[in-house]
Amino acid sequence: MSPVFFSVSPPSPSFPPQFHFKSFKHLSPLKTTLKRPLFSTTTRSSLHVDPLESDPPLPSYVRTFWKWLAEEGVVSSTCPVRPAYVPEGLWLVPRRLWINPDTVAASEIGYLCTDLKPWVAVSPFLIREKMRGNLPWWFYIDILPEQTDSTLYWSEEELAEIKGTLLLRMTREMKEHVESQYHKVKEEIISWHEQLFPSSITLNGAFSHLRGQLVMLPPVDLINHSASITREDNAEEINGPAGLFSWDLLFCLKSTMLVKEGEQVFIQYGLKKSNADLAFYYGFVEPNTNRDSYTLTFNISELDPFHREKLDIAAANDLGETAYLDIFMDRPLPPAILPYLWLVALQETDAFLLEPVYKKSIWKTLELPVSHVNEELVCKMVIDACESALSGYRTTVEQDEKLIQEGNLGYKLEIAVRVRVGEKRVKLNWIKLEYYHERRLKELGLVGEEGETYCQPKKDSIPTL
Ligand SMILES: C[S@@+](CC[C@H](N)C(=O)[O-])C[C@H]1O[C@@H](n2cnc3c(N)ncnc32)[C@H](O)[C@@H]1O
Repeated sequence: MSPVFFSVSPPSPSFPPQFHFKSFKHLSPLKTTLKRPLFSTTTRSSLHVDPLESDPPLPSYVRTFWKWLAEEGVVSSTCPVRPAYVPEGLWLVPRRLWINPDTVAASEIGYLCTDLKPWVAVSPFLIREKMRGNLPWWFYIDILPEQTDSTLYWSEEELAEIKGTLLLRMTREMKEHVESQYHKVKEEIISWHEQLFPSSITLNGAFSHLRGQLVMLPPVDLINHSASITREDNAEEINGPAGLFSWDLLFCLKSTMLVKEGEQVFIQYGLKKSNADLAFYYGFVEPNTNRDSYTLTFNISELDPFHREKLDIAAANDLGETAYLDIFMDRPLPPAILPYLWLVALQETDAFLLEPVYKKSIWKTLELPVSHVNEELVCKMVIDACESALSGYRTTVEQDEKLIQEGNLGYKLEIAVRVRVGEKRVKLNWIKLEYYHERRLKELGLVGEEGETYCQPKKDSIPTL
């Protein structure tokens, strides 16, 4: 099949309807169709149209940004892609335009940022470049919004709507963390607000998954998310021509779906992200319940007589003294969750399993409840943890569902209600599950017909040691 050529056109001024590029205006995923493309495709035949021509006209900073991209060769009239499921390359950004911890380290303030976390270190760099009007990134930094809808920017009144949620805890902890980190570079920073601004942009726009390293890329990190994109392999690093005579590492953005002329190019921001994550990093949520999640925290107590043995087993399975286990609605449980819970709850009667002779097989054994006592303790732990967390919310699931049904909540309140109801649904689901543990015990052969219990599963369900 012959290749189709298309280029990426600049953001449409009418997307979103009142287009303010600086305010990171959203296209709500709560609505089924997204109205106007931010980045769309055009075929070669439509290239005679000036991509910067639009009605109403593009704001001057967007025009300037786009011209800069053209000068840098990032935006060109042709971007060859294959008309296949995965186009070969949609957008190429040479390394000289990436902003990552190496960029910061090589800058004048690099020495100040050595101890900062990568995503925090990029922030003072952006602020400094913006203040000094430094090229080459100034055009890019100039179009970055001063705020997003991330919970990091919510007022106290707005945050009160997520009382009791993990999202509130994440938000507060992140603010405190950023504040303490910035202490070290405060000379470079003017105000707290400005400190927070680029941090959240960094969280927001970075393609941090490449080589596990944070990187901001003008302009590909301005691409919107769509729930209908179910693949995350949207980027890779390749070697290629990065100028007239130069060859360099290029960031290559791919569309994981066939993009037709004029359609908006989307990516998936993260299939594993919960609604709380989406609200925290990007300031939006999705209505589907499989983004409902809650993180259960369990801990091997220091007072546990088998503390050391249990820690060794946890460590051998990449877990620690405390485990944070994300549970999603309508998704399978994380594989480590049950063995970890059963390990935490393991008591004297089953302690023989902790002996060195069972070391190799213990994790496999813990895939099933080891005894009735153990199973009961796990159920109690989970129910107590869920019930106590449920008491921290201001509203019930029913009240929240009614609010969603009635509609007209306003953007941030809708985010708040969806996140808090999601967490509650997950916890209630767990409590329900745990109340059925007797049935599970029977299924696993741990309870006999007369109600008698066995320390190990009967018959073929006995795990091999
Ligand atoms: C990486 S930026 C994308 C560019 C952004 N739309 C803009 O105009 O600058 C991420 C931000 O875009 C918005 N966004 C992206 N995809 C979205 C979606 N599906 N629904 C709502 N907002 C979205 C959110 O405000 C998010 O914080």
